[in-house]
Amino acid sequence: MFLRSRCSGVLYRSLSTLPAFEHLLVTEPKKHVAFVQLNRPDKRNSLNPKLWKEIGTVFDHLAEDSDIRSIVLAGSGKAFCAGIDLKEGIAKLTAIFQDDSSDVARKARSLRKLISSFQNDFTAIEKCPKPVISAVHGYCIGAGINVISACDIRYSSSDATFSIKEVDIGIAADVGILNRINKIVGSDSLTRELAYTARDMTAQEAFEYGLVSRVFPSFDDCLSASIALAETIANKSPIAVQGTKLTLNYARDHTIEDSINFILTWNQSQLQSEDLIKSAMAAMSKGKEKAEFANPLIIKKATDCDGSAMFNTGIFAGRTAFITGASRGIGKEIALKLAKDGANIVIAAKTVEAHPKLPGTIYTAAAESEFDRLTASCVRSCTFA
Ligand SMILES: CCC/C=C/C=C/C(=O)SCCNC(=O)CCNC(=O)[C@H](O)C(C)(C)COP(=O)(O)OP(=O)(O)OC[C@H]1O[C@@H](n2cnc3c(N)ncnc32)[C@H](O)[C@@H]1OP(=O)(O)O
Repeated sequence: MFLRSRCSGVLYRSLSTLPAFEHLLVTEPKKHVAFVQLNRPDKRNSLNPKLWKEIGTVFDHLAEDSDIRSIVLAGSGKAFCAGIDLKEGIAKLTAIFQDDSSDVARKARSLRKLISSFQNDFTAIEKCPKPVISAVHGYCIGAGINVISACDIRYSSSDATFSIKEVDIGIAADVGILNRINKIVGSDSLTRELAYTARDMTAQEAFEYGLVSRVFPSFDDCLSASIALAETIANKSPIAVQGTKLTLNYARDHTIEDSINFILTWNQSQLQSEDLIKSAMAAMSKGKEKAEFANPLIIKKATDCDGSAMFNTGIFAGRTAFITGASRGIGKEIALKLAKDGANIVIAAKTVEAHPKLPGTIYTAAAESEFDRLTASCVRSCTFA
C-alpha cells in the first residue's frame, strides 16, 4: 500500500488510489520520491505475467501523479530480477503457438499483441516524465536487464550480475534491451559479444561498459545513494527536470536540428514558469534560501476534467470568472458550479432574460454586436481575474 506522510493543496489526491498490487511494493521514502520494489523474492523477482503487467501499471500511474517527482526501482530479496518467469511466462507464450485451433496467421497476431503489451509495460518507464533510477543487486538478467535499460539512471551494488540472457532460452530479445543498449553504452562490439553469448557480466564490467554509472559495496549503500539521488532530483523544479527528461529522450531519437526545435517550442511556454524566478533567486542566495516548487499539474489527468476534480475544491472561491454564453447549456452549468464554488461571476448571454438561478451575479444581456466585442475582449484579457 502506498502511504503518504502529508497532504497539501486543495486538489490533493491520495495515493491510496493506486491500484492494489500483488507483486509490487510502492512506498514514499522521501517527499515526492516513489520507491517501487519488485516483490517476488522467493522466485528471484522473475516476471510472471501479473508482475510484468503491474510494472506497466505502476509507471503509468506514477507518470500521472503530479506529487511524485522521481522514482527508485529495485528488487526485494536476493536479486533485482531473474528474467521472465520460466514457468508462467513461457507458458503464456507457448499457449498461443501450440494452440491447434488457430492457424499461423492468427497465432502470429495473438503473439504480436502479447509481445507488444510486454514491450509497452517496460516502455512505460521510459515514457514516465519523472526520472527513474534503478538500484540493482544480485541477478539482473533477461527481462531484468530490459527493465533497467528503460530507466534513466542505473546504480548497482558490487554483487550484481548482468546478462542479456535471451539467446539461452531461444529468443532474440524483444522487449527493449537490443533497441536501447547502444544508446546507453558506447561499445557495439561488447554489446554483440554479450547478446550473442548471454554470458554474465560483473558489476565492475557493467560500470566500465557504461551500463551502470556507480557501483557500491553493498545493496544498502546502493539503495541509500539511489534514494538520496532521487531526493536531490525531487527538490529541483519539476518543470525543469521533466522537460529535461523529455528533451533528452527526444534528442536520443532525432537529429540535432529536430531536437533543438523541440526544446525551442517546449520552452516557449515552459520557460514562463514561476520556477525560473524561484530557482534563480535561490541560486543568487548561494544556498541560503531553498526554492519550493508547486506540482506541475493541479489536475491529475485529462479525464478528470469532467467537473468533479475542477469544482467543489475551493480553488475558485473569491476569484472572478467571466462566462460568455451563460444562459444555457455548458455555459450555464459552469456558471452555476462556479457560483456554488464561491466565485464572483460575471455572465454574458445573447438572450435578455436574467438568469434566476444565479444569485448575486452581474448579468450582462449584451446585444449581438456588443456580445461579440465583449467576447473578443474577454479572450484577449483572461477569463479569471
Ligand atoms: C515476449 C517476452 C519475451 C521475454 C523474454 C525474456 C527472456 C528472459 O528473461 S531470459 C532469462 C530467463 N531467466 C533465467 O534463465 C534465469 C533462471 N534462474 C536461474 O538461473 C537462477 O535461479 C538464478 C541464477 C537467477 C538464481 O540462482 P539462485 O541459486 O540464487 O536461486 P535459485 O535457487 O535457482 O532460485 C530460487 C527460486 O527462484 C526460482 N526462479 C529463479 N529464476 C526463475 C525464473 N526465471 N523463472 C521462474 N522461477 C525462477 C527458482 O525456481 C527457485 O524457486 P523454487 O524452486 O520454488 O525454490
